[in-house]
Amino acid sequence: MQSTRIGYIARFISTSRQRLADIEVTEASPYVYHVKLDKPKKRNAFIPEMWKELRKISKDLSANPKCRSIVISGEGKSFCAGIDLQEGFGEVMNLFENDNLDAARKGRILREFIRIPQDGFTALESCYKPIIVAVHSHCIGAGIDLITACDIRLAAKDAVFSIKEVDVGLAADVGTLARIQKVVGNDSITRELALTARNFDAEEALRYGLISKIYPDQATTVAAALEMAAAIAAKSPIAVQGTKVNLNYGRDHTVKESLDYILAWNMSQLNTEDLMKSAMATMSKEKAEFNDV
Ligand SMILES: CCC/C=C/C=C/C(=O)SCCNC(=O)CCNC(=O)[C@H](O)C(C)(C)COP(=O)(O)OP(=O)(O)OC[C@H]1O[C@@H](n2cnc3c(N)ncnc32)[C@H](O)[C@@H]1OP(=O)(O)O
Repeated sequence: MQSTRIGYIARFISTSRQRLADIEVTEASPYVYHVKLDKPKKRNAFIPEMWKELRKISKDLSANPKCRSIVISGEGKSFCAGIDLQEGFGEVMNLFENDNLDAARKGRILREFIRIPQDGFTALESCYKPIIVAVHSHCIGAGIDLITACDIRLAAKDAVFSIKEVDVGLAADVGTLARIQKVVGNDSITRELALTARNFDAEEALRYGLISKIYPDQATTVAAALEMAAAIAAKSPIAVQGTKVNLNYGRDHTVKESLDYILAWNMSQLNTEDLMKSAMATMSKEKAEFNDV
C-alpha cells in the first residue's frame, strides 16, 4: 500500500508530462501543477474513465509534497462540453436494455455509475491544494460540476456557461446542484439558470458571482491562473492548506461548529516553523522559503 502511494508521488515529482485518459498533468513551475483536459476533438467531453483519472490525479497531487497549487484548463475550442453524449451513457443504455435484472438491482448499478463522476469532482474539493480553474469558450453541464468543485474560477471573455442537464433529461447529479448556491449565494438566478439551461456569458457569470475575473482570451486566462497559483505556492503550505480545509468546513457547518473545528485544527497546525518564518519575512520584506509538507 505504502509503496503504491510513494509510486504515485514519485510519478508527480518528475517534471515530465503525464498523459492519462485524455488528461495531461505537467509541473508548470516549482510547486505549481497544470492539469489540462486534453480531448479537443470532443470538446473535452467526459467519459467515466476521465472521471476516474481526475480522481486519481487529485488524490495524487493532494498527497504530493512538491505540489502546492493547481491550475485546471481545457485544451482546444471548448473548456468542457459536458458529458460525452455519444459514449458517456453507454453503461446506462446497456442497463436499460438488460431484462435479467429487476429495478432494485438496476438501481444499485446506477448508483455506482453516478458515484464515479461525483467522486471525480469531489476529489477536487477535498484536495488539500487550492485549485484555480481557467475557463474559456463552452463550459457546459459537467463543466459546471467541475468548476464549482474548484476553489477559484477565472474566465476568458468568450466563456459561455450552461447548467445544461435539464436539456438532456436529467437533474444535474454530480455536483452543480449541491454546490452552486454555496458558491454564488443567489437562489433566484441559480434556479432560473438550472431550470432553463440557458447560456450565460462571462459578464453575467461575474455579476452572478460564479467567476471572480474576466481576461481577454484563453491564453491570458491560463497565464493569470498560473501566476495566481505561483503566488499561492510561495506562501506557507501549512497556512494555505489549512485555509482551504477550514473554508470548506465553514461553508458546510455553523459558525460555532467551524470555530470549534479550527480550534482543534490549529492545536496542531499552529505549532509550525512557518509562523515565525512568515512573520520575519514580512518584517524584513524578504521572501520566506518553506519546507515541504
Ligand atoms: C451520471 C452522469 C452524470 C453527468 C451528467 C452530465 C450531464 C451534462 O454534461 S449535460 C450537457 C451535455 N453536453 C451538451 O449538451 C453539449 C453538446 N455540444 C454542443 O452543444 C456543441 O457541440 C458545442 C456548443 C459544445 C460546440 O458547438 P460547435 O458548433 O462549436 O461544435 P460542434 O460541431 O457541435 O462540435 C464539435 C465536435 O465536438 C463533438 N462534441 C461536442 N460536444 C460533445 C459532447 N458533449 N459529447 C460528445 N461529442 C461532443 C461534436 O460531436 C463534434 O464532433 P465531430 O462531429 O466529430 O467534429
